[in-house]
Amino acid sequence: MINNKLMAKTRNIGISAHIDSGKTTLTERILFYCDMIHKIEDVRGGGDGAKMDHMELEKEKGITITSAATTVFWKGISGKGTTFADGIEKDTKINIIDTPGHVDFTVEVERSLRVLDGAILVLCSVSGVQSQSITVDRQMKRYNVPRLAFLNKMDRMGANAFNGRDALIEKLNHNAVLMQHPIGAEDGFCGVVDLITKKAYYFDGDNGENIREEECPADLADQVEELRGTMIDAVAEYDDEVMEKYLEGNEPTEEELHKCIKIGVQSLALTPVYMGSAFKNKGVQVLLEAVTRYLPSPLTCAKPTAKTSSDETVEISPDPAEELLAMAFKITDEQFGQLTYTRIYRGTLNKGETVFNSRTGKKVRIGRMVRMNSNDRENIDSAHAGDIIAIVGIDCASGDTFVGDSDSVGLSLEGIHVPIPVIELSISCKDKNEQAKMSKGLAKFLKEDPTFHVFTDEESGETRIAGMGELHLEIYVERLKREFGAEVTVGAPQVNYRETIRVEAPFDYTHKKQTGGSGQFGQVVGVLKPLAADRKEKEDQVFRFNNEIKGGSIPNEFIGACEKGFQDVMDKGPLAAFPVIDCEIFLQDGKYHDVDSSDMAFRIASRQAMRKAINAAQPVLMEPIMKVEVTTPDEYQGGVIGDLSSRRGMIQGSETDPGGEVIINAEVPLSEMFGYSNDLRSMSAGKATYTMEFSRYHDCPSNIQSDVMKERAEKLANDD
Ligand SMILES: Nc1nc2c(ncn2[C@@H]2O[C@H](COP(=O)(O)OP(=O)(O)OP(=O)(O)O)[C@@H](O)[C@H]2O)c(=O)[nH]1
Repeated sequence: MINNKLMAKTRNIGISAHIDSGKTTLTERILFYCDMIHKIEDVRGGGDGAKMDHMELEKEKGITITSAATTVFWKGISGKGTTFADGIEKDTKINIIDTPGHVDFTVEVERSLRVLDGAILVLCSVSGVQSQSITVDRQMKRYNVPRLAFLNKMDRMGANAFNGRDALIEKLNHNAVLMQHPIGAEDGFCGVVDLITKKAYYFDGDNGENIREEECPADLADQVEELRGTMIDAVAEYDDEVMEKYLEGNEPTEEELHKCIKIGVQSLALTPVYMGSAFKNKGVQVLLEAVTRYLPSPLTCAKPTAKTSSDETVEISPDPAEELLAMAFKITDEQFGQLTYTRIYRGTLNKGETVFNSRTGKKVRIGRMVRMNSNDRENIDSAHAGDIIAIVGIDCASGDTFVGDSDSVGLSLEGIHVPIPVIELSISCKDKNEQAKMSKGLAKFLKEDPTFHVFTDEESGETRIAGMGELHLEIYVERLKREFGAEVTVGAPQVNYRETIRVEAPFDYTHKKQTGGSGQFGQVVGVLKPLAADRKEKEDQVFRFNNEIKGGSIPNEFIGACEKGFQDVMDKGPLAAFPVIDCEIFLQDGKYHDVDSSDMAFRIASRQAMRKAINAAQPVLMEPIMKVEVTTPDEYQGGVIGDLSSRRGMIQGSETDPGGEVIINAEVPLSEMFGYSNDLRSMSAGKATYTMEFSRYHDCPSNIQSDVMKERAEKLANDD
């Protein structure tokens, strides 16, 4: 019972947004108002820098690269207890994950959304919905995360809460409803009127810590009344009783409105919109009240699911008394060993206990557990369902599931959606000593980040790293130098092309060998087809195998070997040895031999059949196409568009935001985007910025295809 009460007072939230919208600043303010820090520092300021950006590199680049979990306790707006009539819980425990905004680190966002029950979508009230807002919104939808919107930077020139709300409606299709009316605008923005209570809130003191509650300013009364009507119209419908009453002419009470909003938010049908200026310390505490009121607790959030080893889906109820089920969602390395951020979904985790890693089956002893406050940590003895904590000094990979009982090994909390890497480069060191340092670093990064890949090129023997973009890899190369002292040399970044087929091709291949001893025999017959669009359910679905063998013409025991054989060839396509994607095999017939058939024989037969079939199925080379959004002052618009076009870019549209900046959207092949940050900087006197993310693979123009094939052939010849 006690635990249930604790759980009802827990909120696991993420703060997601487009780059530079002010997530870190907002998180800092939340820490401050919850007494977790005693001084506010500007994110870009000197001194120690903002607390949430704990890595040196983040401070330097002014962006958040890794997300940090932080626990805060919110005492309510008065700081003493409840201010509102319906009694906000006094100390709500809010676990916050500060998520990174740069698209190259999008897996960090995905991971945090996986373990969160609610989120604050931060938008800049000048720029509104930007490209990354769309991405994080899509991610939130994928994980069914209910959200509140916060229009930050209300103090900036051109800030407009109504435009912000409209952008949420038009661009993100949200049922976005303003919950506040701004008081003053831009420089003069000084507070908000709460549309439920019609009270005005001002944020006094050096850091906005003294909240002054007053009557609504008389000159705003009409607008507030009108906006309040719109709000009630929109929210009343979430509760039948309230709606009925309202239709009969009775205005809902405050309590009833809260109830309706809560239902709307938690059913993902409603996005209440708040506003403020994190930087100028306005509006943050009121947002926290909304978090505690409307976002779900681990008890009321959508039930998480797990997969059993036989691929069945089971629902998890967050009972602290049941067997432990927890997921490691982020790993970092510290001086004293690995720090594993963990969400507990069920059961209770106690210090000194032994649990099991469900993926490896290995025992894991929990020596030390901590609650994180950015970089400070508090030792704790136990944590229960619904909580987010960090375990010190255990060995596991990000995404691993922990279970309490060895019988449950194999159970897995659904994995994280991992986007495919689109860029790679070679990396080398001058001697063995450096090599050892580099390997240590790379092994660490691999554990931390599923979008980071390391592999050895079979032909050249060189080490290559692959990831989500130039900046992504640049950061790791820099970290190798700084954190591991490895002096590495990197090659030019290269595009990760893909190969696919355009038409069907039948196959019929017999592998037969009869040289002394036992022979080898296997025949496979069927057809290779391009994977139909409607079957590419998942973005990473690249190969499907359909066993249509009837009457045992290939015995069941060999089918697995056949599948492996077909799949082997997918790693290297016939054109330029890039992975093949979007193929489907239908294995329809074959022959076997009682004595000479073996797994090996069928695997070889399938490999050969696949090679021939791909060649006959019009293979083509595909290149990654990136979604690019450039924000630039008007005067550079022509230059930027001309340059994007010369990079084979397709301009999809441009618009001017209320701040007077032009936002250009385009799709550009990744191969044309290398070095773009420097080029854009010099083109716009450093004033334009851009974001880029993977959109899709598309056929290369034939001249590019021949260039890539020629390059590959030359490389192979050189390696020989
Ligand atoms: N005028 C104004 N500036 C703000 C406000 N909030 C943040 N900023 C500024 O906007 C810039 C970006 O703020 P951050 O908090 O680093 O933004 P972020 O979203 O965490 O950035 P990334 O982690 O890089 O995505 C900084 O220079 C902040 O000082 C605000 O309310 N008003």
